[in-house]
Amino acid sequence: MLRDPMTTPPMPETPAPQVLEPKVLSIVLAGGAGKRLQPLTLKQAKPALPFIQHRRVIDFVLSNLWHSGLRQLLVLTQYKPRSLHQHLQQFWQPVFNRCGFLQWYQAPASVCQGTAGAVAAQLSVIRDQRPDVIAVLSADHVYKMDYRQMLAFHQQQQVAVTVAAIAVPVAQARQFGIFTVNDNHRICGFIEKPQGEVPQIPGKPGYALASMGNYLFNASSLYQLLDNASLSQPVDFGHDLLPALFRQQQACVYDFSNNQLPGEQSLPNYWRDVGTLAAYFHSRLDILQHSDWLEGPAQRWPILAANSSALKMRLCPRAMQRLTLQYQRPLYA
Ligand SMILES: Nc1ncnc2c1ncn2[C@@H]1O[C@H](COP(=O)(O)OP(=O)(O)O[C@H]2O[C@H](CO)[C@@H](O)[C@H](O)[C@H]2O)[C@@H](O)[C@H]1O
Repeated sequence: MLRDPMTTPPMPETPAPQVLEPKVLSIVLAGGAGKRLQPLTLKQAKPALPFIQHRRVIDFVLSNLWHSGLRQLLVLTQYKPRSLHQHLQQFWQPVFNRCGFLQWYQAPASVCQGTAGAVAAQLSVIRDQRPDVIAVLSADHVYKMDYRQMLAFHQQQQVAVTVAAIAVPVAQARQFGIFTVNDNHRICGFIEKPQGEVPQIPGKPGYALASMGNYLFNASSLYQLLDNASLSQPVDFGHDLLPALFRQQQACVYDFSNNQLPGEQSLPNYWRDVGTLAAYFHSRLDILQHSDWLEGPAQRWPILAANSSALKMRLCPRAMQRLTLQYQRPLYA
């Protein structure tokens, strides 16, 4: 018997299985004093330093967040933040506020909180957002990264925290937190800025596995960590909080070399912490030689830039030239 389509009630549709995206709140750490970058940081914070072609150092992490679709973020500032705030207000806030938000919080210059202490100070603002996952990212790194891939990995691993990591030459290892991991990517050892012997990557002699200082926390784990921390003195993620999680095998590493970006990348998986004068100038030279990596008609993961008139480069050009020449030798020589 034929049924009249006008009268027969439609079959209820089987609901499509829903993959619930976790709600991610990103926290960009932009408050450090940048002592190792003096004299460049005498007047302004490290993340506000001009880098290349109208870009400031902080534009890397913010572009990555934008392209990764993580558009709810807090920027924590402290040291000489005037030009940084101006840049955020003039360029980035209108961008993120289109479909998310960007807010910044300035800690008083007189307090010394450490990285985790700075996050703890904003805990009520963070909790108000009810995130599932909290991304804690440094503002002084030059790199491109799709954080969604790290997030997918973090969800799969079901750990309290996932830390992005990269292989660095052992000669550089002192500047970083160095991991040892088991076959399941779980962290089983960690030394923050080792002064003695450096654990090398099995099968990759001469290299150590370094923390990139980028963390994805389950929100509840981060709250617990911060609730248990004694905040009467400066508390750092690397020095103070993370080792406990590592000991409980509640942390894993995300290998940055697995991060794939769309389109052609002339510097694949490039990452530099530009926290020292040498690293800052070497990285500028690297990028100058691959300026198509930043932008260009074919670039599908460009590092976004404010127009030049909005950016007041406050560095003396002659000082820049002198320092560029001074640091013109390979970083990893
Ligand atoms: N009170 C504060 N408020 C807001 N922001 C603040 C802050 N104190 C510092 N910051 C910012 O947080 C970021 C990281 O801080 P640090 O420079 O202290 O860590 P460092 O780079 O030495 O080590 C870390 O990053 C390297 C990778 O670069 C890892 O290897 C290592 O394990 C890890 O501890 C920087 O962007 C800095 O400006």
